[in-house]
Amino acid sequence: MSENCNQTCSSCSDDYSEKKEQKVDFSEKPHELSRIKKVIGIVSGKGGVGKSLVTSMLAVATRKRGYHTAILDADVTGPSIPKAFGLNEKAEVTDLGIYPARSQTGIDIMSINLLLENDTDPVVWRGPLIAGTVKQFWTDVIWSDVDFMFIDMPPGTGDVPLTVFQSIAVDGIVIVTSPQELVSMIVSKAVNMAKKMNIPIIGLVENMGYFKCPDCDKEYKIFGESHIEQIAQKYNVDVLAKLPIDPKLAVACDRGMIEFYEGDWFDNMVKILEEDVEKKMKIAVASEKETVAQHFGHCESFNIFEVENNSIIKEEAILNPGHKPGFLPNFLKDKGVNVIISGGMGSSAIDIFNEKGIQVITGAEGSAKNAAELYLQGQLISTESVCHEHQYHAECGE
Ligand SMILES: Nc1ncnc2c1ncn2[C@@H]1O[C@H](COP(=O)(O)OP(=O)(O)OP(=O)(O)O)[C@@H](O)[C@H]1O
Repeated sequence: MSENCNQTCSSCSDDYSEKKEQKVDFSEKPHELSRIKKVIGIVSGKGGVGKSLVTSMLAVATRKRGYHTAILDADVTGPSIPKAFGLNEKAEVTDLGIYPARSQTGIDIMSINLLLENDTDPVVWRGPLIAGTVKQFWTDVIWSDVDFMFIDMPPGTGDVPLTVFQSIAVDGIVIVTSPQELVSMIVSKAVNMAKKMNIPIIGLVENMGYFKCPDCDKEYKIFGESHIEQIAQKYNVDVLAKLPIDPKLAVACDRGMIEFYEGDWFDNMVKILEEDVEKKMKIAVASEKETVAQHFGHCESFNIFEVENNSIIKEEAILNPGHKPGFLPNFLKDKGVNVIISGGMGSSAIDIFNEKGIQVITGAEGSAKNAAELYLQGQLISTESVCHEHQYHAECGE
């Protein structure tokens, strides 16, 4: 070592064996208001194998287990997530940051299509601009209280997915393949990329492996025999799910109804993902004698349900402290509430809850506890009902 050594190896021209390998940290911090517990990247060797479909279905399957889930659509040149969820409104851009759009069952979604004026405009950008956009989806979007974020990665194992993996702290990847691909080569590339980036591989999903005849139940291997098990063995990874070709799936995507498609292929996989995510939340129901109140600000009390691992472990009723402008959303936020359920609610209260990252479900009725349980089962869909009645407008809207 030179006697003039100042330990700055990167700018030193001397060639010493002790010279330290420089590790450059490209990782970006999420927005300061974001809270994200687990990030899963969905990758594929090439486009069109069903990566976006698998991303969507994973978000839906985890949402059905009561988690707050999100999708970051990093497939900037071929964004198909908003269409699969039937999202028409744009993401809200504020001085604080960008708020993702929310699907009908409460999945937060960010995609380039939610920012473009016309979602049929082609995105003909080069790699660095694409990677920069994805980074902004991580750094500038406010992802509130997300248990699972699924990233629909750009297809392939090239420069763009690599930059995305360097910038975003991904906890694991899922590799999607279909039998007609050069599966072994593609899986080996994805495995090598994950190893280089030091990201655990959660496993493989085989899509379009077979078609089941609806008349005779016989299975046809449209794209030839599957070799997924041998490949999984070779690379020492698990096969997490095998999806058939199902025309109903394609129709559900085309009609924006993917979150209402019934399929259980991902149930086991969700259990694997759940293992180290501690799931605690609080649901508040605006109520009138244990029944969902129809006017949020005017309700008698809030039934607060504390949830752990999708089960209610504690409940209490708090009297409504009164309705001053903007007071109740702050009051419930201070109580640690993540979800508010009501019959109706004024638009300004909805906006404040949304800004605070609290999910609003309106249009509920019947027993307050039943509403909370339906929410946990993923069966309580918000009607987005807004109070306009003159009598209650002030109370519900403030
Ligand atoms: N198992 C399936 N059964 C029926 N249709 C499917 C299935 N998987 C995918 N599809 C359909 O195939 C098309 C391509 O799927 P998808 O967009 O998920 O692929 P992708 O790998 O994300 O493609 P890209 O990388 O180009 O975005 C979609 O129209 C989707 O609805």
